[in-house]
Amino acid sequence: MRHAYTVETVRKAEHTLMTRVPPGTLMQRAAAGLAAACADLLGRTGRRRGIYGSRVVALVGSGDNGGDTLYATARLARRGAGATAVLLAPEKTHPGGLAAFRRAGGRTVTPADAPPLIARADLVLDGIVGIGGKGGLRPEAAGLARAAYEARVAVVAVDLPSGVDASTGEVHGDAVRADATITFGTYKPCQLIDPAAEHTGALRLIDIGLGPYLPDPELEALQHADVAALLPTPVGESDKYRRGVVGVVAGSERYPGAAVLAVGGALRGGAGAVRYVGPAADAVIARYPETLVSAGPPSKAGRVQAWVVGPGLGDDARGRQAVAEVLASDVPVLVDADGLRLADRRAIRERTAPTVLTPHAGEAAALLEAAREDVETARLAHVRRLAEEFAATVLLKGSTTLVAEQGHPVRVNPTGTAWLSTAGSGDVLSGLTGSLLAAGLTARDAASVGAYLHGLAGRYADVPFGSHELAERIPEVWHSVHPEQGA
Ligand SMILES: NC(=O)C1=CN([C@@H]2O[C@H](COP(=O)(O)OP(=O)(O)OC[C@H]3O[C@@H](n4cnc5c(N)ncnc54)[C@H](O)[C@@H]3O)[C@@H](O)[C@H]2O)[C@@H](O)CC1
Ligand SMILES: [K+]
Repeated sequence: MRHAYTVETVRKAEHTLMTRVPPGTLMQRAAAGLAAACADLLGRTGRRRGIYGSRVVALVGSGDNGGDTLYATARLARRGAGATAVLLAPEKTHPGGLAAFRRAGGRTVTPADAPPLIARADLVLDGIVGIGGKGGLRPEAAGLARAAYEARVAVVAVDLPSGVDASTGEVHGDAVRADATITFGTYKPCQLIDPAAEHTGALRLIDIGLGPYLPDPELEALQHADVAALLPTPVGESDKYRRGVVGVVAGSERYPGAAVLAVGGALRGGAGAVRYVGPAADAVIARYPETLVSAGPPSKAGRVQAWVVGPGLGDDARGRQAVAEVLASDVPVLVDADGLRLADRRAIRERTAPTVLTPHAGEAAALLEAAREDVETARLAHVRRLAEEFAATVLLKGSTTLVAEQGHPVRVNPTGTAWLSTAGSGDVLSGLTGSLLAAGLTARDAASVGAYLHGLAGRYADVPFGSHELAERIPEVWHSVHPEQGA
């Protein structure tokens, strides 16, 4: 599991740790880790394949982030790198870092003299601001960041790409685009949540001893091992009801395909059987003959351990009635797509069994009466608000998928690809997640495991793919996560 913390929490933990170690220890730990990571990178990608004779340019701001950067660049200079520091706030530069840098033979230049040096560099270190940054880059720093980007020089962000909002993942103004980010002590939300995460590049954590002083995480990201431990596994005594039956209420005369895609996802999610309810039974059976079908209504369809309702349902009275019936049941329910529009807000809030809502940004905006753009730029705040207002588990789809439930850290999905933004992809996700719910995972686990597998399926599929291929990739993905199972 990867954990991330907001600036406020990081500062508190650092404060406690600092009282227990000699002054300057943390900065030296950070600088040593940063220098080692840069050395690695220069060895692998630098034009000279090593530190000796390489050209390193450090962009240095006024705070401790600049201090880390100067100490690390001094270490590289001592190992033979030609080191230049661009001082963005010369009077406020970290004095100890600057002295160490000079002792190591580094030279300093003004921002005006920097662009040609940046263009010829093997590596640029972004030490403009770290967790103390407020707002986007100032124009001078933005110009230097742009020069590095345009010259395609490798950029390593120190702690985080300068200009992004560390605690929320929002980006207000210009920000550095890094090829790699070396962060200290713990991950920060900006490294995991778009739009800031897009600026982060490859991410590496340097342990500075903060772990014991950090509380429960504010944000977390499942990794393979976490997902493997959550995947449902049939045992000797299993039958279809013990493995879970998932009911899928989806599709309409107009959109039969949504039913097929949702059922396809559901069949691959580990439940023992899939019950389809709705007018697209012929299309579903033609593709997946193992499906148990009925025309409806859901309340007469037979026993299920979880419902999925909404994909391609359309807008009519029959759809609305189906959503109401499903919400009135006492099993976990996942509401997606048209279901989100048809559902009665109070009916969702008053449910006692778990409810999972899976909106994309547009649907989330409609549910919150907000603008879509606001949801996209402040995903964390909006997913939390949805979870609170609807008293539900909310999976907000998009460039980074988030799963929020009150009283728990928000989960951010680390898998996925922009190719998943294709018609029908969400239908597969809702079937898959509903199946995991029926198999007995908690709402939060089902949503985060569903998003994880779906994201990996998108990465495994040959691009460009159609959404029906995602379900077919799940066994392979399952196997990669849990090598004793799947494929
Ligand atoms: N606090 C600690 O215990 C440790 C801190 N470390 C480093 O220290 C950093 C935090 O240092 P600071 O608290 O000094 O803060 P920063 O170095 O992140 O930046 C604060 C300074 O930048 C200025 N600033 C803010 N926004 C700006 C903007 N948009 N453009 C230009 N200047 C801006 C502020 O006026 C302030 O002078 C961490 O990110 C990390 O790199 C590490 O050395 C590890 C230990
Ligand atoms: K930085």
